[in-house]
Amino acid sequence: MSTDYWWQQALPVPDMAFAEAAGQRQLQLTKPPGSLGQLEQLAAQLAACQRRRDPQLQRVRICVFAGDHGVVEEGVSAFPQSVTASMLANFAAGGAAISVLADQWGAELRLVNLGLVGGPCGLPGVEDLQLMPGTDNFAEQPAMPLEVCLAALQAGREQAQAAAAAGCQLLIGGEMGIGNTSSACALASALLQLPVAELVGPGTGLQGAALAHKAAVIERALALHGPALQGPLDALQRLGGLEIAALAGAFLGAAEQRMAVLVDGYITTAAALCAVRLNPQCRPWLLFSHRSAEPGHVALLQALQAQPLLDLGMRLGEGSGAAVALPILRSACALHNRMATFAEAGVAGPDA
Ligand SMILES: Cc1cc2ncn([C@H]3O[C@H](COP(=O)(O)O)[C@@H](O)[C@H]3O)c2cc1C
Ligand SMILES: O=C(O)c1cccnc1
Repeated sequence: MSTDYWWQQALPVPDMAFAEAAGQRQLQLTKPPGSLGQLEQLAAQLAACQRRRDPQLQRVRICVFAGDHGVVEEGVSAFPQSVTASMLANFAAGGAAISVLADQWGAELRLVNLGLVGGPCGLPGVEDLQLMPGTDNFAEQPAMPLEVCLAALQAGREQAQAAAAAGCQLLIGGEMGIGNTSSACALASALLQLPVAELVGPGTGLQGAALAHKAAVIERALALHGPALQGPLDALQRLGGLEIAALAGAFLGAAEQRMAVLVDGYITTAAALCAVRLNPQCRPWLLFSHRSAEPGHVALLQALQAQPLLDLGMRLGEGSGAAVALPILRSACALHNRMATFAEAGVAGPDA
């Protein structure tokens, strides 16, 4: 018996007539045609998503989803599990990279606890959903029950709905969860059918034998779940994280709300792949900010045919790479909307 899930409905399509018109306008602006490079296509893509001639990015919301990972008991991270909860407090207090960047660029920061081992965080400014006390160890059993996976997807969707209702023009998804590069790697390996060895990376800083151990744990998990991995929902439930499922739900929810998304690094791109596999129609709503130094990110970006804007060697997560790329998108919009045309400025256009 098949169940209908909310993300299986037809999703809106960006209005390409606006992209076409934006391309025409770019040809009239006082610059050689094409000289703003990718900024021209970015403005056109945002115009198509927003269905307006002058795409706007004044209101940008960054939703950071946090969750603990049971697989941490296998020794797959260079940092202790307690860092998930204490970083969430740091986000709320304003001291984390994403807090600084959100403040710097005037983006709204929303923090959501999907499930910490220590229970609800009780912090002001954090939505304390606490769906379960962190995932179970996916090297031993499914990461989460199906109902919890569905609740996490729905929680992400509701964040996108709230952002759209508030008039936000762009959604950035971030994550915090010690151990989540292992989950991202397992998802990438399962969904792309690529060997773990090609995708696994240091995360917070594992090297040498510790990194080889991390790869072995992920391989053991894939061998355990292999026969049951029939599709992206199985993969999310068995190998994913609470925050990764919420991100996938947020990306699908953003498409549902006609809101563009700026995807961050390795973990959020793994979530984006899950979202695209759950409904490929969400793909046109996704923009990609940067290439993470985590080695497996390249394969994920290739699979999504994504061309990230930046390559700064960043490997932090939290939404930080997307926040750093935000001013590029804003520059694209400002130039598109405010430059003079050849006619307006009395500048001679290109020779016919
Ligand atoms: C202090 C600190 C702040 C972070 N902010 C994001 N991450 C990043 O590192 C974690 C994933 O790496 P792994 O799989 O190796 O645990 C995630 O929480 C991710 O967001 C952080 C990690 C640390 C230690
Ligand atoms: O690229 C990322 O998102 C990333 C990489 C390493 C650790 N945490 C996040």
